[in-house]
Amino acid sequence: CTKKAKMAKDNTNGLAMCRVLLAELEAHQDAWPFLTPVNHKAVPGYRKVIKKPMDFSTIREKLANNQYLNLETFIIDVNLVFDNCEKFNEDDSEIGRAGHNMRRFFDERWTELLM
Ligand SMILES: Cc1ncccc1N[C@@H](C)c1cnc2ccsc2c1
Repeated sequence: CTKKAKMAKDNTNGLAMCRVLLAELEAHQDAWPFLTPVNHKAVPGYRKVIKKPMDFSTIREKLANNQYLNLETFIIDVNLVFDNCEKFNEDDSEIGRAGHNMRRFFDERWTELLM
């Protein structure tokens, strides 16, 4: 197949993996803080501190609207969820611990799928 066709196939496979990975993230027992956008009216200071909010429902929406070019651009948004969590939440807190658990789970899963 041509290089372009191979690229297209890789992106198709990459996007299939995004769907698998996102479904597993959403189903994880520690996903609860990340399922919907943080309501900055309920969380004082969030809008000021976190410049690029991201959550699993927004990622789901972007995936449905074909806004991820490939697995890499998807992984950037997932990592944004966890980086925002680390920035705003103490490591020794309910949400902070959930963020660390979810990042560990995600890192293990996508490397398994790619290796
Ligand atoms: C991921 C995250 N980071 C910082 C703050 C919140 C959250 N999660 C939201 C869902 C959340 C989680 N818990 C509560 C409790 C009262 S409002 C609210 C909103």
